[in-house]
Amino acid sequence: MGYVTRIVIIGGGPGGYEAALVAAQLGAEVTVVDCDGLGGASVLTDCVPSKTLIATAEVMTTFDSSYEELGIIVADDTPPLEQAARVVGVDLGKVNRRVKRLALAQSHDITASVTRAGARVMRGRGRLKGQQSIDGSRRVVVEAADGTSETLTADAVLIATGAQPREIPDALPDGERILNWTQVYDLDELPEELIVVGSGVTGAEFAGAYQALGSKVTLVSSRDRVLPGEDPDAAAVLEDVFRRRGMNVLARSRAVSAKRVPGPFTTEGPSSPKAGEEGRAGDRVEVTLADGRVITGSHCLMAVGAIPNTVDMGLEESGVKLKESGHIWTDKVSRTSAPGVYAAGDVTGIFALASVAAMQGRIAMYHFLGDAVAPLNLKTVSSNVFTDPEIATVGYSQADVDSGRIDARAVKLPLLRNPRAKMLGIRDGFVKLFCRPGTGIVVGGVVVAPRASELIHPISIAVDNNLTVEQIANAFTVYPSLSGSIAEVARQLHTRKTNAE
Ligand SMILES: Cc1cc2nc3c(=O)[nH]c(=O)nc-3n(C[C@H](O)[C@H](O)[C@H](O)COP(=O)(O)OP(=O)(O)OC[C@H]3O[C@@H](n4cnc5c(N)ncnc54)[C@H](O)[C@@H]3O)c2cc1C
Ligand SMILES: NC(=O)c1ccc[n+]([C@@H]2O[C@H](COP(=O)([O-])OP(=O)(O)OC[C@H]3O[C@@H](n4cnc5c(N)ncnc54)[C@H](O)[C@@H]3O)[C@@H](O)[C@H]2O)c1
Repeated sequence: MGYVTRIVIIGGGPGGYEAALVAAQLGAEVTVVDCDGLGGASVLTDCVPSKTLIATAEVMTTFDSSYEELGIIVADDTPPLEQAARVVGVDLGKVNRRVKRLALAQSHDITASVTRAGARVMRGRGRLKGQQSIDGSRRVVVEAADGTSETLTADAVLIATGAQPREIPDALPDGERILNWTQVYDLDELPEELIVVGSGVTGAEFAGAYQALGSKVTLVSSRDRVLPGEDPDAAAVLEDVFRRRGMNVLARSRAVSAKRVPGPFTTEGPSSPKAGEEGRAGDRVEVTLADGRVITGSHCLMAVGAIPNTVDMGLEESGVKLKESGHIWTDKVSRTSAPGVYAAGDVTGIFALASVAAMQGRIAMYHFLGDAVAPLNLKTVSSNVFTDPEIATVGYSQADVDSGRIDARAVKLPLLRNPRAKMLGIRDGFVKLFCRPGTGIVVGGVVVAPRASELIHPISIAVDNNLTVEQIANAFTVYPSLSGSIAEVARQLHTRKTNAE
């Protein structure tokens, strides 16, 4: 029997389990070590649970925002808004039980397929031990929850340990009123008044979702606008929608502390219980901003970013170089600075997406096991912010165009003009395409629309395959359809020689 290559993967999120599937398929002997369960944070606490919660929020928003215009009668004798509030309500306990059930089921499915592929799954905390041995192998120590440990020997190790919520020392989550995004699924009742700290993708998604579910939401944004990393036109649309729906969006407001305080909660101002009112310890939350303002609510969700899981993993002792941020340095084929050690996913800090983590993990295995491999290309990544409307992007961005990083023409077409959008009562959103001036090759795009995550795919195919605006314009679209706007923008770019907007 020939030699079988041994692979140990630490971390069973998309970076880890996708790598395991590929390596097992290529004939390696694979062990995946995870301390929480396969699927990782992506499946158990982050991506899957949040999108499942948002699925309920989406139904609520669709109903709330369009039932009247579309001629749906809720009841006869009360004003429309009151009708909506009464007819459409949410049982958060039930929603969260569904969320957890779905996440666990998906984790089991992934475990089953990884096991079926022939990989060994170990529950425990893994860490690298020492430098590469003389024969080129690496050692990984796995500690189980019961205190037992096992040392594995591998020809290559993949680190895919992900990240965890960043904490602010004076705003530590207590799991009841001050929460991080992994803890919200333990709530049985809808927060009456939720303060979301941080307006990155996580903060914006939860703020939008809880508002749709019925909470009164304040979004604390340390920057000028929500979603500072996204297309500015898209962020402006979303911020406008948030405000119109009654969200209190506080720009340039950095939170310095969040504390539970006694007493009934008020929406603004000093927080001590009023005379005659009974205060109960910890039934309100006070968030203090850097400029001294204090906002109060019933709950607070901290969404101030994530830190990589690189501590106590024997990385530096094993020659794995870390960046200043604590993330693992990797090259475009997922190699770290230590021979025989690869890294994938959020632990590398490259692009915190499940799809990118999976791609980095697969690339690592293709590379080590000698299969054909294309280096990671971030210019074709598509991503989506699951708000209402959704914001989907692919390829080069407006910031790349504005900074001169790429020479591209852009056209933006509001969805308002789209016949299907009119029929559906959709007012907010647009399609934007970027193409090379001479050739018309599509290099990027943004879609702001309900289910933009589905609409971005043709643009993604165009970017990936160097298709031109003519090719997009000439492909049939269904009439009437939202994707008709993608063809329409392409037609405009075909004829226009200068930036239209
Ligand atoms: C709220 C939220 C929503 C998101 N939504 C989306 C989305 O819709 N789409 C999208 O593409 N991305 C989304 N993301 C990002 C996505 O979740 C991450 O990019 C993805 O989880 C990264 O996968 P990973 O494999 O690097 O690690 P993870 O999914 O973080 O998994 C790492 C695993 O390793 C385990 N681990 C850690 N240390 C050790 C150790 N020493 N030994 C053994 N096991 C260990 C962890 O417990 C975990 O199980 C979201 C993120 C957040 C926070
Ligand atoms: N739909 C998706 O694909 C999805 C969803 C959620 C997260 N993610 C990924 O996860 C990564 C992390 O996103 P994130 O939103 O969790 O983190 P982030 O770091 O992108 O955003 C955190 C925000 O909080 C702000 N902030 C920090 N401290 C603050 C304070 N004290 N007061 C007020 N604001 C403060 C920061 O300025 C920043 O804008 C992103 O790269 C994103 O791609 C993806």
